Amino acid sequence: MGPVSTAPIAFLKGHGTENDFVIVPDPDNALDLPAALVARLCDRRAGVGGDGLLHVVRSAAHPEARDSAGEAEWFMDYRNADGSIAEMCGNGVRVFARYLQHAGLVTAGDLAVATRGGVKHVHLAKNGEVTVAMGRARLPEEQATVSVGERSWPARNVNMGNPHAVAFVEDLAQAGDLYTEPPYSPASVYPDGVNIEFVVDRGPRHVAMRVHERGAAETRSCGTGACAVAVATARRDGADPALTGTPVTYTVDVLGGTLVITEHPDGTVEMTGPAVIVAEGHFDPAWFDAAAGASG
Ligand SMILES: N[C@@H](CCC[C@H](N)C(=O)O)C(=O)O
Repeated sequence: MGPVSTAPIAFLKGHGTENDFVIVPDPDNALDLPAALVARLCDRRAGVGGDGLLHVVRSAAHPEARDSAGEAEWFMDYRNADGSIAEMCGNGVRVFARYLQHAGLVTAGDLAVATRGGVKHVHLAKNGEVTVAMGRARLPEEQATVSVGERSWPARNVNMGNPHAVAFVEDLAQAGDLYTEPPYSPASVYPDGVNIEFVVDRGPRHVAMRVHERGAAETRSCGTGACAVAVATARRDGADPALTGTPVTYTVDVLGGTLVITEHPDGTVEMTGPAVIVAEGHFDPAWFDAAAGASG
């Protein structure tokens, strides 16, 4: 075992509609967080546990965010539970903003957060809800087919900064146990992997979804996934706001709660939902050093 860290490293635990995260504040980007260490920290039995990790870094201190430092003081360096890097996390960015507020680094109101998917403008409302301007969805032409067992469905390709395949099913149970990633083809549609959403109707402008997240398996919510689902459902319903000139709002039920998604006529998408800090503490220095040593 290497030398024990001198200063204990802080972490928090938070969630947004039960999409849960290990939060690691590291303003100066001093920590080395290789994929294997992130996977250890997100491990639900041997680590703290989470669907992903929010590495909180000042934009000026991170090579991927330096250019955004004038617009957004903080960078969400998002990692999936398996340690892989993702462009964006919709629930994560709400929880990230809640952390900044909890730590006294921002007050309720408006702030900007840099992400690999661009700068996101966030509103921390007094009622505890958080709204994020998620930017425009892209709808690439290439489509894929998603399968579970013997059943296959066409999947709408929606990019919210990260890739999504949205399949409309009759019953969410058709998604199966989602322990493993449902196969999709052709694989060339998603060269970097994909998040897969299964969707059913619940009522007018109201749907429910389950998701298999790239780099994490089934999670109880996915914010970018809920946005992709709202956009795909609007196209299916013939309610494209760019054509009608009217914003369209969908309520999207996830296993861990509800998200409200609005697409505007200019194509921008807004997401509103909760963000909660659950706990805070420090990693045991010896445990952290051993985990870091085993991952190095
Ligand atoms: N849970 C997230 C999405 C996290 C990233 C995703 N697994 C990916 O690899 O793209 C959300 O709330 O958007």
